[in-house]
Amino acid sequence: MREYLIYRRFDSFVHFSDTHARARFFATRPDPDSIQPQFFFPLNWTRSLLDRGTHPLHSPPSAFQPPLSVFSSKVPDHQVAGHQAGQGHPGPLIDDSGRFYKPLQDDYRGATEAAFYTSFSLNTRVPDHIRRFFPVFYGTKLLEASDGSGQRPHLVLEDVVSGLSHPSVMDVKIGCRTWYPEASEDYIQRCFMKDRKTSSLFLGFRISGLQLYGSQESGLWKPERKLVQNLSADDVRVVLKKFVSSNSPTDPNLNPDCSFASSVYGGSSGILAQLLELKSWFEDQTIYHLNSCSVLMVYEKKKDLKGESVDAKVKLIDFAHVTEGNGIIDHNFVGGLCSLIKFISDILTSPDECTTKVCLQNSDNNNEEILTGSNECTTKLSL
Ligand SMILES: O=P(O)(O)O[C@@H]1[C@@H](OP(=O)(O)O)[C@H](OP(=O)(O)O)[C@H](O)[C@H](OP(=O)(O)O)[C@H]1OP(=O)(O)O
Ligand SMILES: Nc1ncnc2c1ncn2[C@@H]1O[C@H](COP(=O)(O)OP(=O)(O)O)[C@@H](O)[C@H]1O
Repeated sequence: MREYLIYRRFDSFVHFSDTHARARFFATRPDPDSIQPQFFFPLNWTRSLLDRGTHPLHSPPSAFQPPLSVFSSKVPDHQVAGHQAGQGHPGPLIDDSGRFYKPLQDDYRGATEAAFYTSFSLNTRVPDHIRRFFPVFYGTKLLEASDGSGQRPHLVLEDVVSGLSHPSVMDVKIGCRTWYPEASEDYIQRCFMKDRKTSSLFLGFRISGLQLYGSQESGLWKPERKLVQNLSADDVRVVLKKFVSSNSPTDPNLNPDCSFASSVYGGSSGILAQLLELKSWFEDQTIYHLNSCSVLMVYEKKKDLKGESVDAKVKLIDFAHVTEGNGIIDHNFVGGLCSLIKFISDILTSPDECTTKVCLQNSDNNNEEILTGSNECTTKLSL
């Protein structure tokens, strides 16, 4: 009988036999058709073991090989950051039932993220009011990769954008430091350069990517990612305002009017309230350190235009670099979260504050656009 670690609760390892692991797994997730229980982890959740270079997900025990089944999926058009299909990487997929399939990377990153979701979904120390800020995890599944490179394990997650016809989405990478402590010198250098070049080092967060719905005529606006990531602190403020404005994000003569700020950022269930709730848990929790993880902010502007609730959501995503907290508060994450909170609460309290012009490119047509914040300030940035 084989033994597998399916999670480690940071104070003890928990082992299950094959039978018990399956039973336990299915008991917690009631969708056996889409779950492939083959990827429970041998005893290697900790990074030192993961770093040995073996990938447990690519050598599952034969008894666990999943059946091939007909599966209808597509590449999401709401993805705003991260690895995308067609750039030498397989990208995520979605289906019609509201699931998001994230391909597991070959190295420790795939193993770390799968181990994190497994640990987190079973960890009774995480309160439900915090759990709701994470996508629901449905296990892993072998799927044809979106880049045609063959079958590959994917995390099966809740698609947090599902059901929205014109979603506005922003991915904000949290932390002034985006590497994990045990990373190689090369990796740390690469992250440090990115943190310094972007707003991460200065603000404790950076915008990794976004799309926003303008209007019926202009449709969705998705600026070039690399340019969004290199914005200064002032530019970040403009983009956070544009995210909740009714006027066209691409018209250089319009100031962001922040007319959706109160319904999206404000209110008892708005984005600010959700971020504050997260902050109060992260000020205490010492189980996980969420290195390089993102806050995904999502809402449907069209609903507000129709007078319906916008249903603004905050979700944490991207756990490829999570490490154990070992009784220490995740100050890097808390600091970044506080900074984002400050920006958003400033927009709510003084939406008219002076802002700069931001010059960005639309990722679709590469046309340069000047995004004006305020007519009084005329700093034009050439990116
Ligand atoms: O390869 P790239 O240029 O897409 O860079 C990835 C970054 O995408 P970006 O281009 O900055 O939007 C990506 O950043 P986002 O998640 O998009 O913010 C990660 O930093 C990724 O590294 P890792 O998988 O977390 O170790 C980065 O991947 P690697 O540099 O590790 O391949
Ligand atoms: N559960 C999810 N539901 C909807 N969209 C998601 C989800 N997870 C990630 N995304 C989208 O995919 C992008 C990249 O995700 P991420 O986990 O950061 O990937 P990577 O590890 O490649 O950086 C995010 O910016 C977001 O647009």
